[in-house]
Amino acid sequence: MDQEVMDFFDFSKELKRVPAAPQGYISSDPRLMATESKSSEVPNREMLGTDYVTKIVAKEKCRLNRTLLEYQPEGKRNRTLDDLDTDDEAEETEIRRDDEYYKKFRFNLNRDKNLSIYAKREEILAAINAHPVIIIKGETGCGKTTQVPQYILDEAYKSGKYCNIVVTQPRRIAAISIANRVCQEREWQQNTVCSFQVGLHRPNSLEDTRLLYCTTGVLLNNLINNKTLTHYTHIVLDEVHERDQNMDFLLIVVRRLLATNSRHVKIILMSATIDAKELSDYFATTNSIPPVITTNHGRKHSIEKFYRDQLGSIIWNEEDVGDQHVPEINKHGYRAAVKIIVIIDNMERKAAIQSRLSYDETLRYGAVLIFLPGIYEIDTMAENITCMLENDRNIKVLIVRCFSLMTPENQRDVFNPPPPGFRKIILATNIAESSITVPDVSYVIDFCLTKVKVTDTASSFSSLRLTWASKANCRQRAGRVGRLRSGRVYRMVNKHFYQREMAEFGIPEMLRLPLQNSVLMAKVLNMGSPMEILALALSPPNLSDIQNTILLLKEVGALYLTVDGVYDALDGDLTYWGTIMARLPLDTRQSRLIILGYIFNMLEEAIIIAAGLSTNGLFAHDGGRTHIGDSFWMQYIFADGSGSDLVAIWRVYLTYLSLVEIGHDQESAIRWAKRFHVSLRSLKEIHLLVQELRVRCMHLGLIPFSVNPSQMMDDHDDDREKAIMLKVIIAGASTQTTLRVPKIRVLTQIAIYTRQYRATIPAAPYILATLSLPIWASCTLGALRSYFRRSGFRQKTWTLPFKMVRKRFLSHSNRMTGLQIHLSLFLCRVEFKVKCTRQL
Ligand SMILES: Nc1ncnc2c1ncn2[C@@H]1O[C@H](COP(=O)(O)OP(=O)(O)OP(=O)(O)O)[C@@H](O)[C@H]1O
Repeated sequence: MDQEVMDFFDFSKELKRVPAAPQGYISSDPRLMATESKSSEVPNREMLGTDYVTKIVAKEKCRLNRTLLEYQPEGKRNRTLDDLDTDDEAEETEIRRDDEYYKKFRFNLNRDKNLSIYAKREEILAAINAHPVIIIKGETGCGKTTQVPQYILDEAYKSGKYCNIVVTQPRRIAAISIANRVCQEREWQQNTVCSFQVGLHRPNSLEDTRLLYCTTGVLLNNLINNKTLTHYTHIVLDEVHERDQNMDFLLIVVRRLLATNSRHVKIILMSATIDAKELSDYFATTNSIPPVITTNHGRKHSIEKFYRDQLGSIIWNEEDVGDQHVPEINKHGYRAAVKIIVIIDNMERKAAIQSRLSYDETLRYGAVLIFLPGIYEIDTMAENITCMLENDRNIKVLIVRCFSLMTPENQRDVFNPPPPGFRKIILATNIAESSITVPDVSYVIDFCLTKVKVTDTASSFSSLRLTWASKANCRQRAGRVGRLRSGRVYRMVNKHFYQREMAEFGIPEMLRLPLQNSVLMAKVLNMGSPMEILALALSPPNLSDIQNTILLLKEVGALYLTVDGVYDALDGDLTYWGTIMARLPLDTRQSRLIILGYIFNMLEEAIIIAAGLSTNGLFAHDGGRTHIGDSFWMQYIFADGSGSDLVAIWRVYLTYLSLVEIGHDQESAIRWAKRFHVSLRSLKEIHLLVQELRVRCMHLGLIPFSVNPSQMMDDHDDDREKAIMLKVIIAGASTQTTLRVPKIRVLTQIAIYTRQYRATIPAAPYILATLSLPIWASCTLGALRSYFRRSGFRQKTWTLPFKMVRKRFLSHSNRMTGLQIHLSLFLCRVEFKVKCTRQL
């Protein structure tokens, strides 16, 4: 049997088919298929809302009530039968002393009394002592992140008690810079008492660490793997308003573990912009309502805010403004930002003369932080600044970029002072929005935009979309000034628009993105079915979304169809693939492509394609100037006869890489991109993601070959290599493939009509359907139908047997395991290849 399996994956050997009766999986031979379902109607899936939540939440509250009822702030409890599942470690933390440790390091107890949080120090410590969960809502810069953990640590030091605090930050740059700041303030050597851990960068040892700053994802992984909070005495969730899926899932895990084996761990939730009541209700029990401590005493340093309509005609002409409701930055917007920099500079020169300071001295604290939605906008802003100020001999600027896909080392450049005589201009995405203090920043220019991940309901692929930021985002951005001195904030929208039209808070990610990663995390957590876990979220998703996600995860092989051998529509056991998918920051189908890439020794190619699929609009349409057909034609050329848009992504990226390696300047890169209608912005994003994925794969034990781009291209000129690559693509990203088979050429036209090259996605299921092969991707049919509708295609052109296809999938899927799906899926590919080779 083993040898048969090996032969199956050996492409040099002929695949022998042994006709046999189907044994629970889909055979690729239509004659051997199990009988079709009798029902003539395709079952419609009901739209299910959040009714399922009530019962589960009530049960959880009971559990939390029962656990925390016996909670006593100090001293010991009487043990009851319920304590049998309590982790012994939890009991130990109460009495554990750490006297020897405290002798090793210097503990200076003088905290900064000027920070407004200091006035609340005693109240905070008392509340932590008395309650399992507390909430701190304090204005930006009041000292929450740097001071509160120190207050806790100092208190433990005074009593000699063991203390181990973890503080989460939504982003790496914040975790690193705050840990460094605390070390500097306390004169501790880095990575001793205080340390940080972000993504793939972690200190060698955390033995001496009692205050750890880490990203939300790091703590979440840690808790999911250990299934207890008791490694820590205090868990501080900072910037809890940032409702990405990691944060919402972390809240679920923390509450769940608090109610089971970790009742003595203290939870502290902090932010400047939270709905404190919502959080307080979330953690409330009959006995204890988490207290909310607010520190709104007025700022020590003022922040002046200006809006577009207050900036005057020197900066904005009425006719330049464009449609104010469209979230975009037009060329006048970029220019206006440069004009503001010039005005700031003139203003500071005058102030320097009046205060008899030198201009250079004012520059030391005159950095400008500009918030932009993405890398492309950052580059365009940089070009505008360079271009407009190049002939201005008075202003010299140092441009520093800061976005998430940069390495943490490069991100730290934002904290370096500029050379004498230069004004630092930081161009940042929202990664610089919360938590960080850049000491020399006195001005913020905020375009009030952000990029959010959204899902295309037709193709169910996620991409980033430009949209207005929420007011909470903008308040955080404004909070980057006024920390060490007064500051100014320029919002590039009209005041009325800001106040009346912009949303107070962003929509939590759990309600707008596919739940694949959350469901996978729930499976790894292994404390109930995904439905039971996700019902406990602050904003629970619809049951239909959970159900669809589980179906998709089964389809891609992340979950088995069964739980302990019994079929369950709302659950499935985790497969090995699922555990890998849970650890890659990608859509599960792209993760699958990477796994298959590894199996077939094409990891590098798979990584590039997966990164390309995660980025929107590689084959760019520059606002209508490019004829849509030209762009499509280029894509077709890059596909190099394969007919696959994913091969096109891969080849474009390699060409771009070879240009970068040759050392082409920006100008010629732009010319090249224009000529071939590709987006440089997307290529840059792909490039950074590729690097990140390589590192992650390496950590997962998936090691790519290191080859240079031209070598890779040469390798794939070999027809056999090409065919293998295509098969991996088809099997990996199944629904994302276009193949030039005569019957589906019409799909190519759809791609042009709908202006989306990914509109060609659903080709694979159609091919299989027309070849009378089984279909596994039932959920793509809706997407296909929707494309037909949107493209206005005349129905009579199509004879697509939707019902047959769907029925076939439904009638077989219940009886298949994940592995069987994959094997049958692969068999489809083999047969399919035989039929289509001539066209490839
Ligand atoms: N790197 C630094 N250099 C100089 N001062 C700093 C630095 N980091 C923090 N501070 C000072 O400490 C204060 C408190 O910073 P902290 O990050 O604790 O505030 P916060 O309340 O958490 O703010 P936010 O809500 O924006 O996260 C800042 O206002 C600033 O005065």
